[in-house]
Amino acid sequence: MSRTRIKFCGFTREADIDAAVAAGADAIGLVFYPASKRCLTLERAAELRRRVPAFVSVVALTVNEDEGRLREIAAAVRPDLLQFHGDESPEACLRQGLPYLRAFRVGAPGLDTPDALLESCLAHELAAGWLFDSHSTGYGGSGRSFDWSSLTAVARSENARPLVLSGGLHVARVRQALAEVRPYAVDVSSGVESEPGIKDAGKMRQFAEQVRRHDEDAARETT
Ligand SMILES: O=C(O)c1ccccc1N[C@@H]1O[C@H](COP(=O)(O)O)[C@@H](O)[C@H]1O
Repeated sequence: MSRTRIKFCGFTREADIDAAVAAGADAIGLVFYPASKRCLTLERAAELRRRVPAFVSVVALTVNEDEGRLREIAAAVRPDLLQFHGDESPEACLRQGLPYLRAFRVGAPGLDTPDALLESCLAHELAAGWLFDSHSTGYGGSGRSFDWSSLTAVARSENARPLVLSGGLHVARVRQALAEVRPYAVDVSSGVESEPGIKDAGKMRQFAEQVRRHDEDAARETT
């Protein structure tokens, strides 16, 4: 059975990491974007990182950071993956020598037609995954969704990297999103929170249950 991977993003508390892992998270996202209410200092991020057990990935999310700051984050936190959520070039994403997710804000200028979106994605052929978020003021974590049909051409590309769906996902919607898009992974922040940076253990558990139900439905379809 193919398993949809789950990334929960924007942690600020150890107890929430424990709850995410218990719910079945594959990845824990730590935010380093100063304008975000979920932004961590290096010291706090290093503490939270230590809480993450083996075989669960740590993802460091940044927005248009300079090279020096990226080096500091990599050294302090030792993330398994970087998540570039700004306007970074493929060269800038590769410079740290770490596997990375490239986020695309669907509908943003230059990403507002299926062809333009696909072209931008293909420039990141070396990314470990292509992540799709909505276009909103600020760079992300807005809780807003987008028209998933915009991803049809990207998903069909023979050169597509693993597709990570994000943007306004929550318990009541995630199964429909999975049925329509069939991504490799989902990423959610606002939809499993009680307030920015404060995760809700029940919402994370229910979200993961919905993802597993989708996986079971998909497995039944193929037998
Ligand atoms: O989480 C943040 O604060 C954040 C800040 C800046 C860029 C991205 C951010 N989070 C990412 O945004 C998407 C969508 O989140 P949501 O579920 O709609 O709240 C997701 O990929 C987060 O990793």
